Amino acid sequence: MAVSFVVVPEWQGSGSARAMRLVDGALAIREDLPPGATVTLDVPLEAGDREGTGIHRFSSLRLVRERFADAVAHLTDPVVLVGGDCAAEYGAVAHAVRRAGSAAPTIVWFDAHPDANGLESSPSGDFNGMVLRALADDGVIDAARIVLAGARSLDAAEDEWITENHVPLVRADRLTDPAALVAAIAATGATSVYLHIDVDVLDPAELRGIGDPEPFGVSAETLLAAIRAVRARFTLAGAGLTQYSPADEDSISDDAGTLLRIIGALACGGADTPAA
Ligand SMILES: NC(=[NH2+])NCCC[C@H](N)C(=O)O
Repeated sequence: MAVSFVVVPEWQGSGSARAMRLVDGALAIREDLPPGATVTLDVPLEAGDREGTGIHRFSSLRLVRERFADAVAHLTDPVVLVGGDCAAEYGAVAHAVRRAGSAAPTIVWFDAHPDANGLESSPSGDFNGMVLRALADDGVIDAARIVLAGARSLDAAEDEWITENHVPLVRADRLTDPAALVAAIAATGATSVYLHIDVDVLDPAELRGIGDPEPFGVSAETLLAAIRAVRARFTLAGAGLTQYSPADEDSISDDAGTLLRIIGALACGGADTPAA
């Protein structure tokens, strides 16, 4: 099955000191994508303001969401978002859900963080720590169709929300057994998946350009095997690769192979590919 890549060099969802590097990260990944299947969104560079929402830089996030919806409206293949920050997933997941119609996909969130803070509980006010919760609270997705994979940095309110909503969490050490993840997804009753990959699901030793590194993450091999196992079993509704934040050109060349393999695992093969 073919996919369309949409590059969204957004940083405004992140309050990290290295947030602007997310723009460089998205543009670096774009270098390896097929130009004919890739669209790059025009993202404002300025921070923007809260527009009374309490969310930092919300005006820019809103603008990107609107532009994203316009850019993907005519696309028929599943969209692979290349971020930018995790906040860009709001538009990408919304599009995948709309495209899937009545067969709602399960959202598989490969990320060191669950991004499940509400506005009141967010320690940062940055939307990249709220995006998954916002999708559920806004009714775009059902919390019963979320599986967290590799999360290991949870705020207290996120922990509560996960428990209250019975959101399954497959921890990093369990991801070495892809069958455990496949079983957790199958238990949600879905036949298709949206795969969100924040590069910080990886162990910091695996990639140089991780902006919010968290120890005890998964190896690249484990992540690739998990993605392939999920792709082999479920149809791809859409995917996102986010938060790549390279410090310099050297780290981009060191990281390129790993990123390309992740892109390949997301985009190629899978349950939806007819056997040759
Ligand atoms: N996708 C990320 N890098 N998220 C970081 C989130 C950090 C923290 N939990 C917050 O809500 O602000």
